Amino acid sequence: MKTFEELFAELQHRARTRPEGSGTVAALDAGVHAIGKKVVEEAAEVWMAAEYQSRDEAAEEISQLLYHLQVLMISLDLGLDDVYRHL
Ligand SMILES: N=c1c2ncn([C@@H]3O[C@H](COP(=O)(O)OP(=O)(O)OP(=O)(O)O)[C@@H](O)[C@H]3O)c2ncn1[C@@H]1O[C@H](COP(=O)(O)O)[C@@H](O)[C@H]1O
Repeated sequence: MKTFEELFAELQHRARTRPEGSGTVAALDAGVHAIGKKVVEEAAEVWMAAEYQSRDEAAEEISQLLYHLQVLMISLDLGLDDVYRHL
């Protein structure tokens, strides 16, 4: 189990070191358009899970949406504080 901040730090490290086989590196290489499509797809899956599936399935879809949002942030060179200051 990891926190939002720990996952973000891990993804930033992946982006810097570009390990072989990393899905994050592949997503970053695919670019903002492809990452944005994943964000929308995962958001729709969150909505469907929230309406029609279990709480646990909804939680899993939410975790995937958070992951793809973090990948998008990294692709835009946004840090956590850039987002947190709007909360
Ligand atoms: N938390 C996640 C995470 N959540 C979601 N995903 C990706 O998002 C996809 C969402 O799953 P879906 O069920 O929607 O699958 P899908 O539509 O069949 O997915 P694809 O066809 O797009 O692969 C997964 O297949 C993963 O590619 C994640 N990929 C990685 N992480 C974590 O990110 C870190 C770095 O991962 P790597 O860069 O792959 O090493 C590790 O700690 C991972 O656990």
